[in-house]
Amino acid sequence: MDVIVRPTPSLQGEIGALSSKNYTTRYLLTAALAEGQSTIYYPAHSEDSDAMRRCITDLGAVLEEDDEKIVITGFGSHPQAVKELNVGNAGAVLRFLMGIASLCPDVTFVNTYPDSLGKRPHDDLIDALGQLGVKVDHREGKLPIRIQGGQAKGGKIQVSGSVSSQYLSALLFLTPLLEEDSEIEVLHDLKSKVVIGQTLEVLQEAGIIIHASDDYMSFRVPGQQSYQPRTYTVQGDYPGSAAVLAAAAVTNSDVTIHRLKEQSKQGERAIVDVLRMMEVPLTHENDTVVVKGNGRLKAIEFDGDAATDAVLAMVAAAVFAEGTSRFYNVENLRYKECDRITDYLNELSKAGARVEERQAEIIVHGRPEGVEGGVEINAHFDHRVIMALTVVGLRAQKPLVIKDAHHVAKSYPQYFDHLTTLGASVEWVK
Ligand SMILES: O=C(O)C1=C[C@@H](OP(=O)(O)O)[C@@H](O)[C@H](O)C1
Ligand SMILES: C=C(OP(=O)(O)O)C(=O)O
Repeated sequence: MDVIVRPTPSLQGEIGALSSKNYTTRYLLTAALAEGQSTIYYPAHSEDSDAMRRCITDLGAVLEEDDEKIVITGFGSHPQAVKELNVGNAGAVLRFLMGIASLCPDVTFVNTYPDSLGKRPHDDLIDALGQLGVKVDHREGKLPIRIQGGQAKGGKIQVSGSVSSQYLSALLFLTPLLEEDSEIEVLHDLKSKVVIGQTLEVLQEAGIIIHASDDYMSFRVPGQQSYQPRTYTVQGDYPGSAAVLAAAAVTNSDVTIHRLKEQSKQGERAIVDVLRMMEVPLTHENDTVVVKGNGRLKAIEFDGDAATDAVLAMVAAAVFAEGTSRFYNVENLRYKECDRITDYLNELSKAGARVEERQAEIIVHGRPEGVEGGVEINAHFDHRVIMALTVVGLRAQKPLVIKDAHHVAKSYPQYFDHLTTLGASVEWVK
């Protein structure tokens, strides 16, 4: 399914933020790893969160869901033997479950998105699991991946953090369940470090003890712990909301988004500060962000690693700013659903934006006068490319057609409905 995005000068109205993807995947997992019943209020509904629902069910958890909550009876530290798991296109779900699969005799993660997740690397996690004695068969570090576990005991593990924080999160979910204590040392850099704060927060809520160094580069994890059944409430999602906020920033707007916690550990809440630095009129009080955009923005420089999943939305706003913006320290955007530097900038250029790439940087020469539009955009299987190009389309001179825009459902199935509620001219076409 494609979407036509037509020029829309103004946006107005109120929406509730979608539920956080990262907290939903984590709570589903910790509930499954607990013995007994956990309840999660307001879990996200999207392809990625559904992938976690499907896989924990296959591993033996029992799920009952209504409009408000999901009640999960977990399998504790004994997932049932399953031959295959299908994580769809969800990177975090795959990596977290590769860790948990170490408790299973023989599981194969199948490759259902060869052109997206099928191209992403998992070598650093495969190497770390190997140090625990887990046998992993793979295709040069990529899917399909077969894990023959059962023998991991804990001990010393080294893992690189230079490509993704998800490998470290996977080890933090697994090691508390092992017989012996573990010491995890992170090698090189740790990218998306703020996300580890979300993992540790959820583990603590689940009753798990982890001793972390202040810089998150080393961890001591006591073994033989058990996840406790809990009641969790999922907060609103900043990465998805970042695109709506960027849309409000580039138009004449009066847009309110509720359910965005000011004290959240989501790094992407930086979208609010970034738009403020760009001189977009906004307030953030009582978990509510109100943007009263006038279409005028100033260029900025920003360390994108602090807000990985909001960078594309920030770049889309910068396309219309006065001056040159620079988003640096973003190399790991290359290892996402697509290469979010080369592929994304190609699509932005087609739409008329003036952008330049470096290995780890995105440079945007702003065009306050607007961009031409009038072209077809390749979504590259990437929900965040789809959301960000929509922002650009709203302020283009001619409509943009975003091909295969249904992939937005990876994290934010109601994105175009929310934009329509705010008055955007967007239309699904076959
Ligand atoms: O742990 C998580 O839930 C995630 C970590 C981040 O990935 P990286 O650590 O690979 O940057 C983020 O981009 C992804 O959307 C979700
Ligand atoms: C990169 C993302 O997700 P994942 O790594 O979980 O596929 C994302 O949601 O932008």
